[in-house]
Amino acid sequence: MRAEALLENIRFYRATSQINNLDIKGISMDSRKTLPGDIFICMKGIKADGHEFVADAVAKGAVAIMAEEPVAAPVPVLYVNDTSRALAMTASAFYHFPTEQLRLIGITGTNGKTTVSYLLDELFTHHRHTTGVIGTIQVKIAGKTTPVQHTTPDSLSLQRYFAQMVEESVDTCIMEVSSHALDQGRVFGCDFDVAVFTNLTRDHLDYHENFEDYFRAKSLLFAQLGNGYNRKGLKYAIINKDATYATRLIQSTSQTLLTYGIQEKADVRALDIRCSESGTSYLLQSPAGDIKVNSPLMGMFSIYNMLAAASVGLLYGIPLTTIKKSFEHTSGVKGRFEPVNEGQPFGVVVDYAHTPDSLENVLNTIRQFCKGKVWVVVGCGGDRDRTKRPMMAKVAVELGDYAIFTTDNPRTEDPEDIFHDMIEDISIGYEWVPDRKSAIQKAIQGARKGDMVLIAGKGHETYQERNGIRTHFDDCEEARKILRTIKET
Ligand SMILES: CC(=O)N[C@H]1[C@@H](OP(=O)(O)OP(=O)(O)OC[C@H]2O[C@@H](n3ccc(=O)[nH]c3=O)[C@H](O)[C@@H]2O)O[C@H](CO)[C@@H](O)[C@@H]1O[C@H](C)C(=O)N[C@@H](C)C(=O)N[C@H](CCC(=O)O)C(=O)O
Ligand SMILES: Nc1ncnc2c1ncn2[C@@H]1O[C@H](COP(=O)(O)OP(=O)(O)OP(=O)(O)O)[C@@H](O)[C@H]1O
Ligand SMILES: N[C@H](CCC[C@H](N)C(=O)O)C(=O)O
Ligand SMILES: [Mg+2]
Repeated sequence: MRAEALLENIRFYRATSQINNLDIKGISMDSRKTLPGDIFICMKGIKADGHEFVADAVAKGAVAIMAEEPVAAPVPVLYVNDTSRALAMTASAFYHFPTEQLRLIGITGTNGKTTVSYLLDELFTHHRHTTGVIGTIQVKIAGKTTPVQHTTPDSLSLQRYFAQMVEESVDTCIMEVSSHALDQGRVFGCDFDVAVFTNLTRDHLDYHENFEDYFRAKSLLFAQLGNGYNRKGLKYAIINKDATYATRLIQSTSQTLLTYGIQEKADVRALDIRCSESGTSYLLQSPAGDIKVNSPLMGMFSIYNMLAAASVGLLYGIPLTTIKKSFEHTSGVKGRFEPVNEGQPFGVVVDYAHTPDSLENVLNTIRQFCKGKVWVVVGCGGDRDRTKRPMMAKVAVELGDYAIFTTDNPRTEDPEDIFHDMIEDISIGYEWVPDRKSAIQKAIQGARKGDMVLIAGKGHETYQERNGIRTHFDDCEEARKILRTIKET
């Protein structure tokens, strides 16, 4: 691609030499992966600074450099004020602005992003759309899946996925937008049509300076929507009115607004709520009319997720009857309140709760119908927010009858240190079984008729990560194996 075309949306830059006829074959943000003909864009990271790898990139064949700090290079250098944003815009141009050809729905918030994405995936599919999904579990393009490392990929990979979606005739892309991604400008080149805010509770205070900064990052998604509309039509902000910070977000949002909620008076609301061990039922009240929903999804938090998905569906004219049908026949999301059943006389549930709020929600849900004891197997991830560790442990001990603390993904931390952070505010009601398999075994072997075992924190994950090495580990698989051995003996 000619350099001018690539730089179409970056109006202000200073080039060290003439670039008009320069042919750029690709974009690289990592000198280790640079190919001949690439433009290398220097990104300032947390561990490293891309500006230090210019020589490496040139040695690999980079024909131009984009930087925000002075660098020495034998090829043209383009100086911009912010390489993250410039990378996002360049990547979008390189792939011919794919999000202009997609209906793009971005979901942000501490909890519920993945769940709402898959509810929307099912809903739009029922309504005969071809969908794409980008998020924590995988990237899914017209039914074909690709594994991922991040909830929201870097801007270069992201634009490539969008381009694949356009190629596969996807019309609706649903994506999770993490606060890291917003803060690092990974989604800057995206033309969102709808932004959804699920909630804001404790997480990621290792990365964000404080809660205010975490909120600021989340609110960028709404700032980026712009106000009014473009050629794709109206832009919408969908906000959970019951969530902390909802009022501030509503006040600072200039797009057309649709709110949902249960406690507060919202546009899309659930009334006459009933939660049982077989799911939830409620009256879905909306500007398009009211309809009764009986869903297999468990707990109040699932109703919030359905309200978010219903709100998006309604914006695009999906009939209430289709929304009802979709929620009533949902297959649920992998690792989210996923039952493991081998005919045992007690319940086993695997859930991705890895924040204090999600653990509290899931345990409150279990408490509502469990007639026996509630066993909780949980740990906290390493190299992540330490402030949530004692909070999660406290929730486990207070809402469970017996907590077995274990290893999650220790990453580069010592599991014993993580455990000590967890038990900071508690002294009884738990046991420490560092090996996750043994912890699951202990809970399952201890459970009696009518009890419930919650295995929390890892949900769909199929690995445990220690010091950069991932080994296979799957909570559902382990629980199933143990249940089968019990059955045979
Ligand atoms: C905190 C964070 O987000 N870090 C991300 C960030 O890493 P970094 O800033 O440390 O990058 P770096 O390693 O310092 O490198 C800086 C630049 O130099 C380049 N470089 C580096 C070395 C070299 O030899 N040559 C070279 O060119 C790198 O390619 C990069 O462009 O940029 C990297 C490249 O894109 C990411 O892989 C990395 O994600 C790390 C692995 C990560 O764990 N991120 C998590 C926390 C995250 O983003 N999570 C959110 C979801 C959380 C949630 O929803 O709960 C997510 O969206 O997944
Ligand atoms: N609306 C909600 N409110 C609070 N907790 C929720 C909600 N939805 C799901 N949860 C809980 O949070 C866990 C994670 O849900 P989900 O994966 O949908 O969230 P996420 O926002 O995508 O998380 P992540 O940031 O890790 O990608 C679930 O397993 C459940 O325990
Ligand atoms: N997206 C989250 C997932 C946490 C899941 C938990 N199992 C852990 O590893 O801490 C993060 O990267 O912080
Ligand atoms: Mg997610």
